Amino acid sequence: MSLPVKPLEQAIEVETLHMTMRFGAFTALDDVSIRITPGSFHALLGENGAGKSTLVKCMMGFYRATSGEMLVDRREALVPDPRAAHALGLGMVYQHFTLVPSLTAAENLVVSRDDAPRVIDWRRERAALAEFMARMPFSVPLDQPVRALSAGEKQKLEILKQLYLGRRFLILDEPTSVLTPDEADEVLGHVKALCEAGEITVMMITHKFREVTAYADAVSVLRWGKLVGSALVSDLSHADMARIMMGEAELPDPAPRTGMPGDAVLSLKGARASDRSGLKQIVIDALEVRAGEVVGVAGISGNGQMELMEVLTGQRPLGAGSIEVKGAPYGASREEARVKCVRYLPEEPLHNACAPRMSVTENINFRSFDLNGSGRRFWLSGREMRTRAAELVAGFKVRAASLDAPMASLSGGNVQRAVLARELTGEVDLLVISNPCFGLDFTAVAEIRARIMAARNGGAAVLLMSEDLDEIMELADRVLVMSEGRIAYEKPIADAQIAEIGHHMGGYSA
Ligand SMILES: Nc1ncnc2c1ncn2[C@@H]1O[C@H](COP(=O)(O)OP(=O)(O)OP(=O)(O)O)[C@@H](O)[C@H]1O
Repeated sequence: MSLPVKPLEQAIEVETLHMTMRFGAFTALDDVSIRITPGSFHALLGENGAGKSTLVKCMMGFYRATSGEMLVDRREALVPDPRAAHALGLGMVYQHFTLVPSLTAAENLVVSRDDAPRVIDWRRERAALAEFMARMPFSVPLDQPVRALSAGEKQKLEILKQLYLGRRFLILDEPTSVLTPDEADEVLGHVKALCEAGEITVMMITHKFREVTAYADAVSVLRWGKLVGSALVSDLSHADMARIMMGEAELPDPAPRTGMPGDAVLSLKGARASDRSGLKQIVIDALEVRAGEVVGVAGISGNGQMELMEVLTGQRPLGAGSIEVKGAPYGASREEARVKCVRYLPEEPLHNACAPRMSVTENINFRSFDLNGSGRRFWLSGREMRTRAAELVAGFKVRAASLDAPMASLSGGNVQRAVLARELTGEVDLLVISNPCFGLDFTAVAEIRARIMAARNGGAAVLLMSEDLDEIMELADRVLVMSEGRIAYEKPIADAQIAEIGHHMGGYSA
């Protein structure tokens, strides 16, 4: 039986009781009981694969929990599907946007309603929207196509959409991943104010301790599918949170930067390519990455980084100009990448660097299943592939139900680890990587950054595209900013200022 939706301005309480989710013999969620009181801002922490997404998918009716139940305002709530969760007032906001880019904000709101009429009376809807917006503590431009909004405005619109749909318990799944720090603070500040006003209750999945301390009241921590701690945020330091998440495990020390850059490994000259819309050009007059050097490319996503990555991986043709690797023209075929020891980690690795339905073993062996060490072709046996996969899975701490599990069943962070295990193993002369730590927990971030630094110290040339300025400041020898398809700024890291980089990222180079 579904409960009636609460009227506006009333946050709801949600509680899970002994929630357990098994996938075959694997227990992803083990007897988890968490109460999120009305109007509170609850953070959910846990390492990659700890079970955070599984928990919220059970709460939202995407999965049917193997056992356990959920209470909404202390009454048993059945959620056989997401519609039932919505009817109870539960909604979800993701790290990636779910809005239709070509529609305006107003159109997005109206069409998202289950009861949206086939013929919309825009005069009536507009009046109702104006009344709704007047009651909201923040607004977004309603009449522009969503594609013209900044990432921060889009995320505010996602939250407004949930409120407009009458949702009073919001699950935020890493909601600030694609926002700048300022945008993240603005969005979370509004969310907190709504909680304090008693309008919504929030559960936020995050890997950022700073956000937990700044915005959440309470925190729950999952490890290996179990709830290992729930506490008030005011009682915990960042070190306490890390300890609860990791148990006894130790963080690796940051790898020191050693050695000086050598000869150019990658060089782009006069490169021109069309962007995804086909309307604008990517223009890179000169870009060089030398052996033993990390060149960081900062920029807000959508400013040509993805196209640059596609040019370097051979997925986007050059209209003019040249790419050279180790002094010879480079066309980025699989064979050339192998011979020249070029490795990639593209954006969204599950779709761009994996076969999602194939197993972890197969995906980890993609590069090497038909080669031996000397480059001659021969086929690795099934057993050799498994042994190799098992070693890499252990070395990079990939958490999967088994080596035979399809890649798509891994948590986001574990897909990232598995692809990095494949790409960072063996001889690497040029590494082209995009947001390598996106969605990774802090232990994995430390490990992966140490591995990137080790590859650099070992003589690899690294082109690091990242939206995380801290990452660039930590790893890069030189920083560039891409803005509107061009390199708008370039400095050795020692002379670079975060504020100045941020300024150029925003496109204010004049
Ligand atoms: N459909 C599925 N089939 C098999 N195993 C699954 C499935 N969904 C999740 N798992 C496994 O359950 C575990 C928990 O995954 P989950 O996505 O909940 O982790 P998470 O805490 O959200 O991690 P991340 O921070 O990386 O997003 C993982 O080991 C994952 O491989």
